[in-house]
Amino acid sequence: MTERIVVWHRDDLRTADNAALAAASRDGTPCPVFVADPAFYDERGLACDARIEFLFECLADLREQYRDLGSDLAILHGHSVERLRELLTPGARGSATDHTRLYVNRGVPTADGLARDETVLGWRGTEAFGEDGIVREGRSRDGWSDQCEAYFEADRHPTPDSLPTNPIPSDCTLDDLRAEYDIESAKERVPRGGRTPGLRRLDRFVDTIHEYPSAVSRPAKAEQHCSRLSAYLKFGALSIREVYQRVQSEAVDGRGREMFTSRLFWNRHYRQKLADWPEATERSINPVFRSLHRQDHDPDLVAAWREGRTGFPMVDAAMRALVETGFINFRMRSLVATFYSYVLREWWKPGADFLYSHLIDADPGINYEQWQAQAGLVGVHPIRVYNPAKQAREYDAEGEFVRRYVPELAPLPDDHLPRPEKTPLAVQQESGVEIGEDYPYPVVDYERRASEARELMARHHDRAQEALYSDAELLARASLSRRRRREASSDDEQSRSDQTSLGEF
Ligand SMILES: Cc1cc2nc3c(=O)[nH]c(=O)nc-3n(C[C@H](O)[C@H](O)[C@H](O)COP(=O)(O)OP(=O)(O)OC[C@H]3O[C@@H](n4cnc5c(N)ncnc54)[C@H](O)[C@@H]3O)c2cc1C
Repeated sequence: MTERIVVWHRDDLRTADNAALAAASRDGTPCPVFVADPAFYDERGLACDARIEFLFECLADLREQYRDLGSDLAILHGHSVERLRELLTPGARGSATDHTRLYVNRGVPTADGLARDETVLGWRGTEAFGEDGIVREGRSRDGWSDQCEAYFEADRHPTPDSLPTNPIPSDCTLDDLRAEYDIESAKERVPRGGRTPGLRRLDRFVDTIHEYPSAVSRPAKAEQHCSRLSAYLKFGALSIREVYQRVQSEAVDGRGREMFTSRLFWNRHYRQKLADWPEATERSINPVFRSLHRQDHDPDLVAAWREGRTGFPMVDAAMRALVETGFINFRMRSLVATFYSYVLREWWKPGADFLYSHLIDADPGINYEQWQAQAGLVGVHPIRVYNPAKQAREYDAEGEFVRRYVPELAPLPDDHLPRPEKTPLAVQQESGVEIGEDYPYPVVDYERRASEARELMARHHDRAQEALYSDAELLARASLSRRRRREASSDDEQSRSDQTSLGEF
């Protein structure tokens, strides 16, 4: 009998292009497991019910993938380290004495996850696979983009044709977990999780990629015409390499393909940053900004931001869309992050946590590193305080997004949607919208606060640079794994300015 190898799935919820599974089926009998660890479901996980439901759908789909191959996915409940130790300990509860090895794809854990992984990876018999475009060896990141590109271009891992049965039984069902943690998604229009819906979405996107450049920045269009693959990539229902290869080989050559490909590199870039410094979810990258606005907390302003009643329609629409659907596009994420940090003058961390908790695609590397970049906490990015009225005029000129999520403003003429507080009384009466009654006046003076924020950040600039350039490790943490320029499209506004300038204000 061949050796039984536990394959521990985490955020690699697929049988295709899966390094750990491919190796286990080469070396022995793969015994796939997923451990539902309470840390993900309680407050530590910062996961909304809709994201948990998306995960469950991915698990149900993965189970079907295994059943089609003749095996099954065992779902276990409990602390990951304990449950895995039991499986590998002869005679322990639930173990079959002949599980001697464990194969796992490394992923990019947060600091907490890293402690867990270090325990498991330290066991004799654990083998970890890190083939995902993330560089884990050495400290230099020179040539990073070439290594990432080599991963994207390399052959995918083979999917096994068939598998023996899995001797490890599940000890809970997804319904048990729903009941145990009281999971009830309240969000609307959340895409269905799993590889099958992910592949359908990829098929559709490949056919419509020409529409991507005009949709990516427009929040109302992005919901439909961006790829919306982020959550599938986050949970690994699709491998980023298969997405890259499908798009390179099947999508029409042009600006849409170039822009999209850049973003797949950005995905790796931000995950790389977290792999290099897992503390980035907790602390500002540049120590000069560690306490910025920590004492300035105003609970009323934060409540207005969270609930979408700041009096800035584009911010409010974005926050309500986030809470209602678990998705907003890149530009709206940047808008709400810079508004929170620069304009409301709040300490970044609770804001980034709030975004993280509501996003279906919440990825610790991308979310926290992006927030830090947007809020100027790294010390290398230009300061960009997104102007909500300008965003509305340029990216929602007909008010589709604002009217969808802030319906109390719907009757106002388009011209007044960016700054409803300036609507003449006669127009308010005619449209039946009373500002101050039906919709709030702005909670702060944007122009004054934006200009004060720029002054504040300018005052910190020299110290921030000094901190970076006097500490090689810090500089490495803040520096950017740039992609070669030839890849960037000349009119892709985000690629053009490379990663040092993510977004216009
Ligand atoms: C403050 C902030 C927080 C963010 N948090 C997350 C997060 O938790 N998870 C997440 O996946 N993305 C995050 N992003 C990046 C980006 O907004 C989303 O990836 C994108 O909106 C997802 O939609 P899509 O799949 O249709 O993307 P598309 O535009 O179709 O892009 C394709 C893929 O490229 C990657 N990508 C796109 N834009 C970026 C970017 N700016 N940085 C890194 N990767 C990118 C994603 O994997 C995405 O699925 C964040 C951005 C900001 C400013």
